[in-house]
Order: sequence, then C-alpha cells, then structure tokens
Amino acid sequence: MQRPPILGTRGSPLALAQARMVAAALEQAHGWEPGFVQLRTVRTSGDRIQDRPLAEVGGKYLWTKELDQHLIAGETDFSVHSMKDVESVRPAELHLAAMLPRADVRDRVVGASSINDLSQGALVGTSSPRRAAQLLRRRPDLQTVSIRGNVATRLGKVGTEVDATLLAAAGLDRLGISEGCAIETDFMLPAPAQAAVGAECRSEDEGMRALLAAINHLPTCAAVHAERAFAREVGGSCHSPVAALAIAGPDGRLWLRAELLSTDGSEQVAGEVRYDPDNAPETPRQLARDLLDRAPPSVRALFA
Ligand SMILES: NCc1[nH]cc(CCC(=O)O)c1CC(=O)O
Repeated sequence: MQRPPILGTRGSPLALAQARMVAAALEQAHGWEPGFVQLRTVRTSGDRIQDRPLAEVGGKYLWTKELDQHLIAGETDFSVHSMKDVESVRPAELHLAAMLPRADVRDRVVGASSINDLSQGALVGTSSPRRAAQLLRRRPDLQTVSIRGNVATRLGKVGTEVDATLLAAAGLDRLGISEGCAIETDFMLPAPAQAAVGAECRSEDEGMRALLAAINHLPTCAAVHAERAFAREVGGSCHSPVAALAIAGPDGRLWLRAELLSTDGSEQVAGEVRYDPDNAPETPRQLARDLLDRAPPSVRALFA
C-alpha cells in the first residue's frame, strides 16, 4: 500500500469536521482503513486575525494562504476547503480535484423563527456583506453589526451582544447544531459555493488527482464551477454583496440564479438562466456581464 496522503486543513471545528468527511470518503473509495489519511492542521491568517472584518485586511485569500503554501511546498498532499471561502482565482500550481455532494445551501436565522419575525429595529450580527444587504433589503428597520469568530463563538453572542445572527445551514449541520430556522433561497440567495466542500491538490500530482477524482460529485462540481465563474466575472471584493446558486437537473442542465446588491440593500439587480454547461460554459460570465450592465450605480461601484 502507498504511504498515507497528508490532508491540510484549518483547525476550526467546522474545518476539521469537513476534513474528516473528505478523509472518510477517500478511505472508503480506495479501501483504506479508517484513519489512513493523515490530517495536518494549518493555522491561516484568517484564523489568526480575529479583531477586524477580514474584508478590511485582505479578503478570502487569507483563509487559504498558508494551506496553499504548505501544499505547493509538498508538505501536504491536498487541502480541504469550504469552497465559499476559496478565492475565485487560484494559483496555477493548484487544481480543484474533488467536491463532496453539496449540503443544505440555505442560510439559517438564529434568534428568531424567520426574518419577518425579528422585532422592529433588532440588532443582527453578521460580517457578511451579502447577508447584511439581503437582510436590510427585506427589513430596512434592522441594524447589523459585524461579528467574527467561529460558528460557536457567533452563536454565543445571540441573546447577549446581538438579537440574532445568520449562519450557513451546512456548517451548522456539519457541527451537529440544529439551532436556527432555514431561510428559503428565493428569500435569501446563498453565497457562491456555499455548502460545498472541495479538495485541492498540486496540478502536476497525477496520483493525487486520480485518488481525489474518485470522490468527486459531478453535479456539485458543475454547479460550484458555474457560481465561481460568475463570481470571478463580476469581480468585487469581500465588501461586495453577491449571491449565486446553481442547481443541476437530472439531465445535467444548470439553473443559475444570481444577485448583486448595494451595501444597504436598497438597490439590487438579479437574474437567472438555464443552460447546458457542456455546450454553453460561458453562460455564467454572460449572466455576470448582464447584471453589471443592468446594475444601478450604487451596486456597480462595488464590483469590477
Ligand atoms: N465564512 C465562514 C464559513 N465558510 C463556510 C461556512 C459554512 C459552510 C459552508 O458554506 O460550506 C462558514 C460559516 C457560515 O457562513 O455560517
């Protein structure tokens, strides 16, 4: 048997839960005993910087920077990421080789039974510009405040520092937390790549690519690639409120919905498209350009 592959992951409880899911899927697919894949935790800049919103410090790259460095240097064989936190442009040395089947894509509100149910003027903690803008669009009376920290930290602030918070259902579920009420996607469209866990290896590592290909879930892969292509084309930063969700039908066609908002949610542009990703792979980029063309100035200014 070959030597155990080394999996690089962040050390947060959610990152570790996701890393174990990928390790278990690989072990099962290749007939390795449970625990064969070695986990190596890597502290990223994103983990280190807890006092400021990441958007102010340098954005998503901070969640993968050190993982990328270890992987490129050959200290690990692959990295596992929340695809939502992975920059839409990746180093050429790295290859996204697998995605697990996507989990619940919705956000959940914790601290109220729905957005409409939040009391007048309630204070909602979120550091996501998308969630803040979508929330304010529906409920301009609400206040939002940036909160950071891992899922447990944020939950701990509900009822004390804030009245409510919004979190991804996928993350809560993976941590075994049943708290919160799901918000339907036509009310709050999720972030590009939300609820998808991906594995990335060195582009030239054919062996690792083949091992990971065995656990790649094609419908999730197609949907997440479409959302990431959309996100790349609209540009913007971590300050830019952007939502995108693609759903793969049984025939492989994708239904891609997307939304751009102004920071306070007062203005918005949205669109959707159904297409065959094999025949028209440029469609997400076209949708992005269409939304940018139609975007009001306050929205456009936040993007490319
Ligand atoms: N930005 C942090 C982050 N990255 C991925 C998830 C949730 C899991 C996922 O979307 O796959 C979370 C927490 C959250 O948004 O509630």
